[in-house]
Amino acid sequence: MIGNSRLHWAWFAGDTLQDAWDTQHFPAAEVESIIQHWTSGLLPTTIFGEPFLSGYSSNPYLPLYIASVIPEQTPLWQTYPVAHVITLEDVPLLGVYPTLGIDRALAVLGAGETYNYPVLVIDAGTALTFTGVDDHRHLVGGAILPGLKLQLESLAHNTAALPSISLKRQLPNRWAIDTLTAIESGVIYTLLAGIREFIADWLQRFPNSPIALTGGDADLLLYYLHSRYPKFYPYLVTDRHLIFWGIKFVAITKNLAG
Ligand SMILES: Nc1ncnc2c1ncn2[C@@H]1O[C@H](COP(=O)(O)OP(=O)(O)OP(=O)(O)O)[C@@H](O)[C@H]1O
Ligand SMILES: CC(C)(CO)[C@@H](O)C(=O)NCCC(=O)O
Ligand SMILES: [K+]
Repeated sequence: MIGNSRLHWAWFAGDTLQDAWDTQHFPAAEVESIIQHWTSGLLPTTIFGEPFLSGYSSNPYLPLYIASVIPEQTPLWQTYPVAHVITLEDVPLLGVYPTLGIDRALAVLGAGETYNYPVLVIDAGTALTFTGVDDHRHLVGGAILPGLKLQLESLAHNTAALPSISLKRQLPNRWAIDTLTAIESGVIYTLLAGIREFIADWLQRFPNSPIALTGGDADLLLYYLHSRYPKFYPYLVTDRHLIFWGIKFVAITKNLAG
């Protein structure tokens, strides 16, 4: 999965997930040399310190399924001889609109297939997105806002006095009396209140629907939500692999591997 801040990798043997990890984006020349390694059987087991298809050196022609929200990055990886690019047309959801992000479509498909439909996905990545699908796999709709890190960074980058901060696993005092806590409080409590509204509205339409959290900030967000809104506890799950479950479903049902 080519995401906006990094690449998300999963290695499957058959339909069993073996390993999942993230890397940075690679410059074009680097991608070219990675693909050269794959196709010549000389697989590196680490790239920039990350495990990278380790243990798979005996099979350089492992099929590669690509989903991307960065159009310019996709062709770099398509030079691999067994690359399959997954697009919105491959995703068996009804009522999607043409510019819907493939990550959102795959995550909600993966969530529905894993936890049942209807389902709401909250992806706490670079952007934070809500994506809901009903029990006919029909897109209900969703919303997009800046993710946690992006909110904090944009404050720091566009002001003179505000520092860049990272969030802790502890809820701040709402009525802060120092700058760091004031930023934490503003971002966290506003975000949580917004998320609560979306969840409450969703559960009103679809009582008992599972709500699946994914993306880089999913664990932190789940922790905050559990602390603030214990009544949502029975509905919430975190699953870092929703997009991979979606890709697996598409690959198997469409038999893209040929
Ligand atoms: N090691 C890490 N590197 C980068 N971001 C991280 C890391 N660990 C947690 N995060 C958090 O993950 C978020 C980014 O999430 P993610 O990696 O899912 O984004 P992404 O690559 O843009 O994916 P998507 O396109 O699905 O949003 C950031 O807000 C950041 O706070
Ligand atoms: C919203 C993001 C950036 C989240 O990764 C991605 O899904 C995307 O680029 N979506 C396109 C716009 C849309 O989903 O309506
Ligand atoms: K843009």
